[in-house]
Amino acid sequence: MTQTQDVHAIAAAAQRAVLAARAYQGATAPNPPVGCAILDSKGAVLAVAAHQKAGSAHAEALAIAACRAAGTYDQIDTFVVTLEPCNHHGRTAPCTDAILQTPARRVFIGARDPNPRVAGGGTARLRAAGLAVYDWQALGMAGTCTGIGADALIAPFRKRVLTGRPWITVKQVVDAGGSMIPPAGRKTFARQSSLELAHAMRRRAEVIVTGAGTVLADWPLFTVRHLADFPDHRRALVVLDRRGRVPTRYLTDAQTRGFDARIATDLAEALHDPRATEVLVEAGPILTDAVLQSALWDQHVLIRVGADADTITTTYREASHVAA
Ligand SMILES: NC(=O)C1=CN([C@@H]2O[C@H](COP(=O)(O)OP(=O)(O)OC[C@H]3O[C@@H](n4cnc5c(N)ncnc54)[C@H](OP(=O)(O)O)[C@@H]3O)[C@@H](O)[C@H]2O)C=CC1
Ligand SMILES: Nc1c(N[C@@H]2O[C@H](COP(=O)(O)O)[C@@H](O)[C@H]2O)[nH]c(=O)[nH]c1=O
Repeated sequence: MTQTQDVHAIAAAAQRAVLAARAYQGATAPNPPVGCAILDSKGAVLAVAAHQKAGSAHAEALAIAACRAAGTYDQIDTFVVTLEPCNHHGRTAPCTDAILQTPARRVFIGARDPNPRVAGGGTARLRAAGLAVYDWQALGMAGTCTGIGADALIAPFRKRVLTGRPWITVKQVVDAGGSMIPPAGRKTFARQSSLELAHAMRRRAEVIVTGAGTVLADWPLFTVRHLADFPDHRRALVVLDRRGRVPTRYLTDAQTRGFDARIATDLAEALHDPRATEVLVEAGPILTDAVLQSALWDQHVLIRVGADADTITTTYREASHVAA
C-alpha cells in the first residue's frame, strides 16, 4: 500500500467512525458519542462500531468483539477512533488495555478526551506500550473527509465536562421572506429532509426549551416522529411563561408523552440544566431572538426553506468551542 492509499484508507475509516458515532448523538449522555473503525494492514475495514449508551460497551470494545466474531482478530492492524481511548476503570474496563491486547500497530484519534480522568492519558499509555498514535487533525484529515469533525461531535460533552453547563442549540426555521410563522392552520413548513434534521435535533436533546407564544399558537408535541427514537432517554420540556398564560393541561399532556414538563420564568435557569449535556431551544421569534441576543447559546441551526431546496446554516457563537 502506498502512503497515499494509506491516508485515503484512514480518511475513509475516520468518516465511517464519525458517522457511526453520529447515529447515537444524544443516546450516550452523559457519555460522549464515540465511533471506532478497525483496519487490517492493507487498509480494509474489519469492523465499525459506536458506543450506544452510558454504562454499556465502548466503541473500541464493540469493534474488537466484532473482529473476534468474524474471525479477523489476528488481522487487526489499525484503530481509527473519534475520541482518545479511555485509560481508566469506569463502568467498563480501559479501552487502552483492550487495544494493547490486539496485534494493532497504530491508533488514529479524532479528538483528545477533555475528561480530566483521561485527557492525554490514553494516548500516553498507548505510546508507552510502543504503539504509534496519530491525531487526525495533524494529518489534515478532520474537516476534509468527515463532514462533521470529531471535535464537533464531542463539543457538547466537552462543554459540560469543562464548564458544568450543557450545550445549547437554537433551531430556527424561516421561510424565503425570513418569517418564522407557518401558514395559518399549520405548525411547520420545512420540507421532509429538514423535518428529519429538526427531529434528529430533538432526539439528541435531553431538554427542549420553548416559549409561551409557541405553546399557545401550536400546542406542540415535541416528540420525535420523522426517525426512530432512542429508548430510555431523559426528556424534559421547559416552557418560559412569565405571565402564566400556558394552561396546566399542556404540561400534563406533555407528561403523558414522556416529558418531565415544567414552567420556568428565568431564561438562564431554564437553559442551564446541570443534568443535561444538550439543550434545544425550539421557540418562536420572540424567545429565539432573546436567546440569540444573549451569550447563552452555543450553536444556531438556521433552516431556510427555499422554493426548490432548504438551506441549512450552522453558526457557533464561539468558534473555539469547535475546532475546524
Ligand atoms: N419557524 C420556527 O422555527 C418556529 C416557529 N414558531 C412559531 O412562532 C410563533 C409563536 O411565536 P412567539 O409568540 O414569538 O413565541 P415564543 O415561543 O418565542 O414565545 C414568546 C414568549 O415567551 C415568553 N418569555 C418568557 N421569558 C422570556 C424571555 N426571557 N425572553 C423572551 N420571551 C420570554 C414571553 O411571554 P411572557 O412575557 O408571558 O413570559 C413571550 O411572549 C408560532 O406561530 C409558532 O408556530 C415556533 C417555534 C419554532
Ligand atoms: N415551523 C417549523 C417548526 N416549528 C416547531 O415545531 C413545533 C410543532 O411540533 P409538533 O407539534 O411536534 O409537530 C412548533 O410548535 C415549533 O416549535 N419546526 C420545524 O422543524 N419546521 C418548521 O417548519
